[in-house]
Parts: sequence; structure tokens; C-alpha cells
Amino acid sequence: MKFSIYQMDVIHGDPKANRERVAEWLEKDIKENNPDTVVLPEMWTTAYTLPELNDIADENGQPSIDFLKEQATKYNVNIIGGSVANKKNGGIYNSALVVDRNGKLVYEYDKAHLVPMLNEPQYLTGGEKPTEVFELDGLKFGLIICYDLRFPELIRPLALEGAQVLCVVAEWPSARRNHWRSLQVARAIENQMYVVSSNRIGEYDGQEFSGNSMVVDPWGDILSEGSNDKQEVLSLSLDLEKVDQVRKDVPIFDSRVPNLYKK
Ligand SMILES: O=C(O)CCC(=O)C(=O)O
Repeated sequence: MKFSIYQMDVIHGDPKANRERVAEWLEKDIKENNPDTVVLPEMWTTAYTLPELNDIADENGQPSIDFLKEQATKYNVNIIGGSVANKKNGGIYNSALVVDRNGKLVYEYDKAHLVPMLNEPQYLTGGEKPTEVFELDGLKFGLIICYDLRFPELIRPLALEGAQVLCVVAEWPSARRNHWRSLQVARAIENQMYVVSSNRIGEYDGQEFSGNSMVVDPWGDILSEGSNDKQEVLSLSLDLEKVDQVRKDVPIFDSRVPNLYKK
């Protein structure tokens, strides 16, 4: 499966302009790279304009879901549609959206862990359900949002259910770049799966974002990495047989002793 990761700079508080930016990028990227699956970053329609979200967040995922469906069918491409600010059930959620190449919304996940360092708990509501495995073109995926990367207990069940690729959509600040880079490698090694991430670049309200979007293989080798200051595309095909190979070579899933693990 060929991926294009869009390491994007997000225009603050302007969903329409960001949708136009993504549409232009897609038109170009499809011609240049012809990906099967594209990946966008966290909160790509609004950025972290938390005090403004009540006015500019989607209502029940609209219009982002319609936009992603239209683009997916136009270009016959799967879209891991980053995440968007999403008003529903009386709260604002940080919701990740996945649309397949037929234009079907195959998965929606609300960020479970809210970041105190960015004041998310003050403005957003945390998701109530764990993230689940979903399929694109017959491959098994997991999906988490930024700060979730620090919680291996959320991710392990995905590996146990056979996820081959973990997508991470993020607005991870440069101040903690070493955590961002190391935790992706750690999650890839401990779960023996690919980690594919899209992190924004640029700056908002004194916070600079790290970029360093990545593809890490199940052995923990970084196959591709973005810069920390440029809008760019990482384009790469993944050899999914490597997941089975690594799981055979170092069979950690056979060596687990679940009855010893504390809840
Ligand atoms: O965990 C971190 O250091 C950053 C998390 C973050 O920025 C986010 O979840 O948006």
C-alpha cells in the first residue's frame, strides 16, 4: 500500500481555507505520487484555536465528512482524515475521521486523552470509547491522536487484534520533539507494526509544532521522516509482509503472560 503523508501548516481558525489547501494538495499529490492512502494531521481544519471552536467547529462532523467523501471518490483514494473539532452530544470533541476510496466513512474516533499542556480539558470533551481496528483495502489499521501516543495501554489491544499499521495524527509541539520521535519508534517496536504519522508544522499562540512526520517499520527503523519546518509530503510504499516476519523472528505475542499483568 502506497501512502502520502501531508505534513501541513494549518491556517488558524479558517476551516474553508484549510479545506481548499487540502483539496489543492490532493490534486497535485494524486498526479505526482498516486497513493492508495493519504494521511492528514490533527485539527487540520481549525488548528488549536480552542476559544474559537464553539463558533467554527463542525456539527456532527459536517462539513468535513462530506468534503473527505467527495475527495476520496473523486481520486479513488483512502483518506485518514486527520482530526477535526467536532460539536456533538453537547460537547466539542477532537474527532479523527477515516473515509475509504468508495467514499464510505469507515471509522470515527474521538481523542480519549486530552492534553493538559495545551488546555484541551478546558475546552474539549474526551472520547468515551477505546480506539478500534478498522480495515482499508483489506489491511488492518489502528488510529490514535497525538497525546494518545503516550498511553501504550490504549495501543496494545490494537496489536492484539491484528493491526498492521498504526496511524498517528498530531499537532505535537517542538518543545517535546524527542518524546514525539522516540515514542513512535517505541510503539512500532513493542507492537511490531508500522507507525505512520502526520504532524503539522508552523506556530500558533507562541507554540511551535515539530513536523517530523514519520514512517517507522515494525523493526523500529525510521523509513522516512519530515523536516521540522517545511510543508512537505512523505510518499512511501509499505511492505506489509514485514509485520509477519518481525512477529515470527521475535515472537513476543506468543511469550506474553497476561495473567501476570495488572489491570
Ligand atoms: O504529549 C505531548 O507532549 C503533546 C501532545 C499534543 O500536543 C496533543 O495531543 O495535541
